[in-house]
Amino acid sequence: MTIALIAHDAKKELMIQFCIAYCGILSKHTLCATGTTGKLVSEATGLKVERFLSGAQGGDQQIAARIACNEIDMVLFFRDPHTVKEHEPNEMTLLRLCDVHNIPIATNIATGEMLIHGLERGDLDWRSIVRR
Ligand SMILES: O=C(CO)COP(=O)(O)O
Repeated sequence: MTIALIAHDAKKELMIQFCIAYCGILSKHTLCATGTTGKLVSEATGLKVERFLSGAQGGDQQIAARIACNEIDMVLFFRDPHTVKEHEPNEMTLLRLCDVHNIPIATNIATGEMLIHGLERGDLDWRSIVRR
C-alpha cells in the first residue's frame, strides 16, 4: 500500500512518535509525504519516504493529485485544529478527494491508530483490487 504522511507543525512531533511506534508496519509499505514531514520522519525512523514539496509550496496538492489518480491507499494527516493555514483550501481539496475516491484518511492520532492496525490486519486489502 502507498501511505501519505502530512503533519501540521504543531503535530510533527506526534507524527514522528507515531512513525517510530509503528515503524515495523510502515516499513512494509510505500511512504510519501509533504516536504518537512517526510524529512523529519525519515531522519527519525530511517524509513524511506518519497518527499513532495512542503505543504505551503503545494505539497498537499501533489498528494491530492496522486489521490485523484488512485495512487494513494491511505492518508495520515495530523492536523492542528487551532491554527488557520493560508493554504487551507488546498487541504480541503485533499480531504474532499479522499471522500470522492473512498481513501481512508486519519486527521488525528486516535483515528491513525485504528487505520494502522486495520492496515496490518488486512482491512485495506480491497485497495489492491480497485487499484488494478
Ligand atoms: O503544510 C503542511 C500541510 O498542509 C505540511 O507540510 P510540511 O510537511 O512541508 O510542513
